[in-house]
Amino acid sequence: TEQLGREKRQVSYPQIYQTVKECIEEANNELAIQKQIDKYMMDTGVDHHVRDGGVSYLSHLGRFLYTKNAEKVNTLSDKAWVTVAATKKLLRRTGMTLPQLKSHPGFLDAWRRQVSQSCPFVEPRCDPSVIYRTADGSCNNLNHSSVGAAYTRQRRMMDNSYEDGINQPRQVSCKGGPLPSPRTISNIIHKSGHCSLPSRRLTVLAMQFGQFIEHDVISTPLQRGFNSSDIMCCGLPEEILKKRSQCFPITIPDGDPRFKEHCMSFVRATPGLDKNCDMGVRSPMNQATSYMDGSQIYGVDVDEQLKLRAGVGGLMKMTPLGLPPPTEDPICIQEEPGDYCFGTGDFRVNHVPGLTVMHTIFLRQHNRIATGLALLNLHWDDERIFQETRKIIIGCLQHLVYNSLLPTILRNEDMDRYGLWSSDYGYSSSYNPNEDVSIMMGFSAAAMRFPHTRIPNVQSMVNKDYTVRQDAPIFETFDKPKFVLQHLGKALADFGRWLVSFPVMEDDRFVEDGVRDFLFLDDKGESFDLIALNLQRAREQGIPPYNRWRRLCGLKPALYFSTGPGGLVDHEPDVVKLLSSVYKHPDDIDLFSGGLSEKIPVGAATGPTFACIIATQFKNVKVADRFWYENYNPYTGFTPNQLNEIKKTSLAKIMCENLDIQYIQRDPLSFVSEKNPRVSCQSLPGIDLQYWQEKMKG
Ligand code: HEM
Ligand SMILES: [Ca+2]
Repeated sequence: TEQLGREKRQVSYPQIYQTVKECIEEANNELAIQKQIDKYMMDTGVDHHVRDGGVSYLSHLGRFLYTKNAEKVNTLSDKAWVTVAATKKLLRRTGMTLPQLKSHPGFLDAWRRQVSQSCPFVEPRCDPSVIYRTADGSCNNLNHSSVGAAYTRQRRMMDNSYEDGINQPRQVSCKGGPLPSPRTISNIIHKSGHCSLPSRRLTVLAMQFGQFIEHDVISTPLQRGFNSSDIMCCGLPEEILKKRSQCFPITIPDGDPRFKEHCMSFVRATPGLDKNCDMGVRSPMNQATSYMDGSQIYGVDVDEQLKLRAGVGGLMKMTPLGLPPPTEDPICIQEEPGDYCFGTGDFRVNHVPGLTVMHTIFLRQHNRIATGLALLNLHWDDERIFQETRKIIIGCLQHLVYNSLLPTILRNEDMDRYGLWSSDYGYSSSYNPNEDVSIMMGFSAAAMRFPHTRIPNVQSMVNKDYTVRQDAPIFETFDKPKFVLQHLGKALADFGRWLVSFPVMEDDRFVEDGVRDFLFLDDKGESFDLIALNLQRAREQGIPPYNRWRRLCGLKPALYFSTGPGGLVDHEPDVVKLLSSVYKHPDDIDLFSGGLSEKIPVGAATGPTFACIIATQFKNVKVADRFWYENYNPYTGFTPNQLNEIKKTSLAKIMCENLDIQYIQRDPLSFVSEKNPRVSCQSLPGIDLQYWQEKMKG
């Protein structure tokens, strides 16, 4: 093989073809062996399937990073896995670099003949005259029809930081030796202790609405074992662990105050497939559509949409109590008689009661609007009402995110600079088909996880007069629909009132124990550390560390552990000390920890590095969307009057209309104050649907 490397220009095509063939065969064999191990792990009870009544911490995480459409995901990811493994083998055997390999006509041809021909990815063909969004986000960009579609890959903004440049997680310090354990970093930089403070500005809704929105654009599935079971990565014999390429367990240091074992299970994300099945590096799949298109409400393909629709009057399925309908998928824990798992466009609806509230509000809003449209347009059929209602809901979501939620995260200057505000009235054209909407990995695995610092330990059920009825620690509520099903579903509004009347935790580097020590706590007392998962996730995906994102964002990278010039200029001196006690060099600092521990300017929720990543992503989600609600287009857009109605929408009114609430502050993301008084629901403007009445022709 060394000879082949040196004489690569002389080798004949048949030899090249043979080399490619062998690499692919070896990769396929490795995958087959891995599947045998998976079966063995299932048979011996190491792995578990949620369907077998799993209530362990592992199955909680399995439900959160679930596989939406197992068959589809497995087909794509098996092929992706083989593609990546074969690429790596080819590089080793030829001694070439990836760019050399990809531009070598012989190798390219041999690869395409053997791999691309059987590529399971189908590039959708688009009909430009269709006036509504597709369910899966394809054909939004008519030049690149699959960009931003569900089940495509997440986006890399720069060269990866894998150990081998292809798929091996980042784990070695730039100075040699292992990187610090994510759990150590979590303990030293992010443990809340006595420093945990509630926000003086924002309500829990600012956290919960954020998660709901984030689920519109990101859903990364975990790799699965036999029959889609949850993989266990701790307690395995060394030689088996080596062969389970899905595993990348977190090492827990000696003397950890919470975890006695030295291993926290960690499963890698499912690799996504290049649309041509070309050679390349591993990148995770995104099961959600990258567009802000309500995919967490409506699902990501037509079949899923049809399952969620009532089939009449443009309505979505809803129970008589006005709750999301049941699903057969075992994505929750049923404890009481009558409990059932909620089914919506995103399986994470069952995660915590607050998130179920968000899903329910928008489901009810859909059905309210559909009912209104049906009365105004008796000649419209189910499909027409559904699509028009969906378009309105998506318009409202976009308006709320860019004009209410993002201003609680980004400074006004950044809102201006990235062009994120909507115009007060009428159209605004920002569409740019050359921008790529795809979710960037630095956003999904790090920056957009900053609200993990906002998560409070306790959730409360609040009475109509805003007094507390009952508290529930967060770890008791994970995946348990019983909380919102109490009192014939009336408890839902109790959680809704909690969202708008209680503070989130302060935006700082400290994270509450409820998720840092006790995430998904189970009956056996086992749990995860969310922050350790975040850090390991980014390393697993080969996401470049903090300094490289600083450079990408035009910010100064740190050369030394100091706060002076050339140092960590956006950190406080005490934090720099802590960082230097865990990391050997500033180039090692993980993006999540480096970003979350930056000083936060007035009017922002994060330091400049996360602000840059978050603003860039939301800018792309806006300008790359052909169906952006403010775009002028006589076929796909709103009329001027309709658009101005959409721009009247407010979270306050939507909460009022869809929960048992009589009074609410004008901006429920912020606390009641003199500037933000609690007002009666009736006094708030809503959408006037008369502008959707279709004038009969003639
Ligand atoms: C209810 C409180 C929350 C809990 C318990 C929670 C828990 C989790 C867990 C377990 C993961 C997967 C970790 C892994 O990679 O292994 C995750 C991912 C994530 N979280 Fe949270 N989270 C919460 C709230 C939020 C909020 C409020 C936001 C943002 C507004 C957020 C943003 C994210 C993002 C962007 C991901 C990546 C998702 C993906 O790639 O599929 N989370 N969270
Ligand atoms: Ca979406």
